[in-house]
Amino acid sequence: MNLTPAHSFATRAVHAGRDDLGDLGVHAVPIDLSTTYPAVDCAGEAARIEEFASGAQPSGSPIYARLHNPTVARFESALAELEGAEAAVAFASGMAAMSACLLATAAAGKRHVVAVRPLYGGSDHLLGSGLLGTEVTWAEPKGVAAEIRPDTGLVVVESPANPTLTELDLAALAADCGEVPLLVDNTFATPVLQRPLERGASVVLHSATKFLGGHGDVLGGVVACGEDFARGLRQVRVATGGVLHPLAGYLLLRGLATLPVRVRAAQASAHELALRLSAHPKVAAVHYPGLAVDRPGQMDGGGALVAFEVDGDAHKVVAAVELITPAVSLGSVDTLIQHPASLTHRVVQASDREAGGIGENLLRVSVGLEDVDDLWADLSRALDTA
Ligand code: MET
Repeated sequence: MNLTPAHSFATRAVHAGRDDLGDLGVHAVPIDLSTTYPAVDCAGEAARIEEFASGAQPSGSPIYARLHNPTVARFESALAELEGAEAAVAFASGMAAMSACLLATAAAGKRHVVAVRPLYGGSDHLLGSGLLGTEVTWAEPKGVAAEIRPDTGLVVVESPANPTLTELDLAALAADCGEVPLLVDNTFATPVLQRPLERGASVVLHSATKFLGGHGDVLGGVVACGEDFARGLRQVRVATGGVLHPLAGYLLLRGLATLPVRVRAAQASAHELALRLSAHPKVAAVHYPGLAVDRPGQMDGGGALVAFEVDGDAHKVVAAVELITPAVSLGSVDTLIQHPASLTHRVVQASDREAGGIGENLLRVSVGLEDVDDLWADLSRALDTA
């Protein structure tokens, strides 16, 4: 069945990446676990291996699993469809995806990156450490344009931001970036709630480990972008080998089918929990985009994460939950709680954490699919005992 733009998002989420299954005579997506493929026509393969190395996607045999995998390619085409992108390139993790974006940009001669905090702690660390040979200038959202230089290759933002859930006006940022590509980490919103390319961004990054997979059992990353940028990413992927495993590709494609249902159900519970937290005496502040009065407004709802500041010892709240799982990560079917200053943002310098609103009292909850009253019973009891 061929999808058209007339099909709704939910329909495309179910059917994307599967248009040839009827012709193949199968119902579930085949998983190709081959690491190598027969290469009888050596001269022909020599030309094709050069194409793969340049970041192209020649048809025919993948030759070797580091160059191409058909199961992963299905996930890539489905995610590109949902983000409204020309292409998508998948990686072994979200950080491998971020690394490829930086390496591809630097390889094109642009080593300077402008970035807006907060970002996920791992992204902050990768940029701040200069580990990949890039140089970062941290900017306020309204100060991005002033920091762009001739050697700036990328502007990096995350909205809603990890872990404070700060929302950014992506259209205004994209305008300020001019010719420089704006990369938006869309992990928290997912294409269900926000499609940054429609707002003028050029590159969308996901930790696919989170909502796209949705069940806490698959690690991956993916970048949706134009074909030119995708070529650079594939070139890096072929050279460095940070490929997504085909079984992960299968699970991520399966996850996309239920993404709209999962995200909207979790969002409804997150909104309710944010309201109840706001009225709890042990809660000093709630950070939830759906409760903010003055929002840039591109996300459809408040999302499935809630951050809040405890009036007391945040560590004791984490230790007291029973139904909710104390763990990093997000976007799973079960609800997770974690202390960003200790875990997800530990690799950010303490002074930068504090300046970014990632204090000792801040907790982040990723709301899952449990009954909201059961979640509130657990969370409010943990707050009461802390
Ligand atoms: C090692 S910390 C990692 C995980 C994930 N990116 C999160 O924000 O929870």
